[in-house]
Amino acid sequence: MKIESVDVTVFTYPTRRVSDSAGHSHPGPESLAKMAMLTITTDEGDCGYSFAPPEVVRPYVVNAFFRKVLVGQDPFNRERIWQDLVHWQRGSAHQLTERALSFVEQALWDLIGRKLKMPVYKLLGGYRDKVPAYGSTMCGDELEGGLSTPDEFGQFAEKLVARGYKAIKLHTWMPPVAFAPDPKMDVKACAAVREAVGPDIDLMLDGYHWYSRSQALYIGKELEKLNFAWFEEPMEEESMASYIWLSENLSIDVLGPESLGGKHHSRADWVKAGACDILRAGANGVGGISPTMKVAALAESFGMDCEVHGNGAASLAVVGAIRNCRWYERGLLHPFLEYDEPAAYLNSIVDPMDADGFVHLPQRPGLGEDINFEYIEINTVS
Ligand SMILES: O=C(O)[C@H](O)[C@@H](O)[C@@H](O)C(=O)NO
Ligand SMILES: [Mg+2]
Repeated sequence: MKIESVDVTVFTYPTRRVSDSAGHSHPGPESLAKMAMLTITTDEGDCGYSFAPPEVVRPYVVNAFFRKVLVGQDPFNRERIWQDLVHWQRGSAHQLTERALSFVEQALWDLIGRKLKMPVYKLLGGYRDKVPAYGSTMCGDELEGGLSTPDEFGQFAEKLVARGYKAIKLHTWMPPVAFAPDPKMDVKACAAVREAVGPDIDLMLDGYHWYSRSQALYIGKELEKLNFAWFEEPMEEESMASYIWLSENLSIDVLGPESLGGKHHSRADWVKAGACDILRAGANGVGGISPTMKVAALAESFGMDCEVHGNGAASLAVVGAIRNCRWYERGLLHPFLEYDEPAAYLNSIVDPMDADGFVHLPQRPGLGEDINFEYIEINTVS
């Protein structure tokens, strides 16, 4: 079997998620957005799919890298294809991004799973068929009744617990919010949530990513008093020395790196240097499902957890495949948005959660996305 083509279909769909000037998503008026569906097809007619922002898998990336490396290859030679693409990254002038690499690798995994009529999480290891989820909030905002005050975070947290979540992660306020960044406001939101949900719900903070060491230390010490489970990305992750210092000065678990490049290589350095207590990796951030599994194995070798970054089919497949990840990150959530409502191009969401806070792994072959191909065809724009 050989890969015959790699194609991208761009289509429109309605959304009520808007991005702010820092790239963080918030609720907003309904608008028409564009999504790309990446399709890998073999000479036997098998297909694998993934969804990506159109600019990430734009024609230049598909022609200069994806087609050049994949066409003519056996799709089961996934690791060899991935390694070949990684070698192209160095000379790509940063045009072949980790996210682009991730999306084509996810489509390969989807193709393999569909061919074998197996869910990808079982091909990866099949550790469990359901995983506990934490509710991961959107970043704070200035929307009345949204996430604009500590009390509104507390009220939303109560609703999340009533929905079944046994853990909640706050993303607090960041610029362009007028008063952000504000360590004291972050702590007030965390205190309001702890007050609202009581002592038995795990709580985590993922706040402004560029605090100073002293600001991060202040917040971390306050989180210890509130018995938070982990403290995430409070400083620039390019400064591993800052995280070594913070981890040495806090008892709360420091988790990372999330947004740092370097795949499993940089994460090995963080472990060796003692820069974190819990490792982090997500398919989109480290170039795919396979490198995320490599980070999870690295963490396990050092007796550490690897908390997988982000929601979606690829993250869920990894969380279902491994033991050393406590939670599936379900989000991002907001009082004004209904997370359980599928996007127009999907018939159902990939991560339904029961009343006890468990997400059940999809049993459909491949990554498990329930794709509405008819909707995509009708709304295709290129
Ligand atoms: O920083 C962001 O863009 C968001 O916070 C996003 O990465 C979110 O998924 C996150 O940080 N999760 O941990
Ligand atoms: Mg994060």
